[in-house]
Amino acid sequence: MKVLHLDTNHPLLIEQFAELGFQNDEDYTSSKDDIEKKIHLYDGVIIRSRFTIDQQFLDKATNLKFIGRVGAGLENIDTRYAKQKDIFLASAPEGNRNAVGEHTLGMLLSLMNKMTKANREVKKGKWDREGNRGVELNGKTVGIIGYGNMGKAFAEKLSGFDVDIICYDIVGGVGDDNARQVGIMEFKQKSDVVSLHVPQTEKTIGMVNSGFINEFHKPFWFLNTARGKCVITHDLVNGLKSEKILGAGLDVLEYEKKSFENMFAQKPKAFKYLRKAKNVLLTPHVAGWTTESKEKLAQTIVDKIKAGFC
Ligand SMILES: NC(=O)c1ccc[n+]([C@@H]2O[C@H](COP(=O)([O-])OP(=O)(O)OC[C@H]3O[C@@H](n4cnc5c(N)ncnc54)[C@H](O)[C@@H]3O)[C@@H](O)[C@H]2O)c1
Ligand SMILES: O=C(O)[C@H](O)COP(=O)(O)O
Repeated sequence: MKVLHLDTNHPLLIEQFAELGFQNDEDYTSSKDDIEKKIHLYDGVIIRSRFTIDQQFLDKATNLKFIGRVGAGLENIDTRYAKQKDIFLASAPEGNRNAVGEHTLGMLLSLMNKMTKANREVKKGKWDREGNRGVELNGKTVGIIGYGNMGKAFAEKLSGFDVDIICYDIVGGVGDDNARQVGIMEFKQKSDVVSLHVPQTEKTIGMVNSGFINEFHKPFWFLNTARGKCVITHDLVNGLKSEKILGAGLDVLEYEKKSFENMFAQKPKAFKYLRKAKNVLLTPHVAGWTTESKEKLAQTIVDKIKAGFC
């Protein structure tokens, strides 16, 4: 049995696959075309979010029996077509849910307490206590959109705070002891904080737009650790300018990696605003990217493939 690794992961993944009797091949640089030329030789493929597994790829993967997605999001995989072809698919939200929960909470507390702004000022020699007066999370209503693995992980981290947690999800009956599921009207009426945890789908692309933002009854703090394309950056910036959005913590952006570098170089207006705004906190898609999650993600994939496939 041969498995092709298309992204680097914790070494335990390759070690444990070898112990299971797999031949491990690694290819982190070839083009998609070149990978497609040789994928018929493999029984399994291991990817992260970089590589796209679409219909064309799956048609060429004539011997493929499993896909290991070392991460949570399945946006880069045609899951329906893989299922049709009876290919076993393992993903690993269990591996990075805690990291995402902690990162999201960290961003929120940091924004509410103006920590990055204050840090920048103090290091420049400015001592401004009044300009850095914070706002407490205590007593606020935190709204979570998409109450799956990541949304629940964030709610768990919040459970020690005296906050009301509500969630909105397209699927009914997802509420639990930590968060009460509400309809979108109540969600927009009550939320002081809005945290996005939906996958990127046809329905969620651009879901955070001007109409959506303006329908909230109160100004709110906004967090996105889901996918950048779920937010229209230009509309988010308008929300920040009008102070409908009090601050934004963004781990994901509409443009990432190569296109992010282009955007950075060209400095389009909306992104320029995000870079300068003192109430905007940006991280480079690392919410689920911790030392611990690297290991847990790899272990989860080995365990699932062992249980479901070997
Ligand atoms: N920044 C990071 O490092 C990082 C890490 C892990 C996951 N993610 C992102 O988070 C996403 C969610 O991960 P998850 O494991 O929680 O997924 P999940 O499938 O467990 O949960 C997603 C939830 O969103 C709901 N949903 C889908 N469409 C919706 C819509 N239009 N409106 C409201 N709710 C909707 C689903 O019903 C589900 O309950 C991933 O797809 C990925 O994009 C990012
Ligand atoms: O979906 C995920 O698990 C995260 O977005 C991380 O994905 P990546 O590390 O594969 O880019």
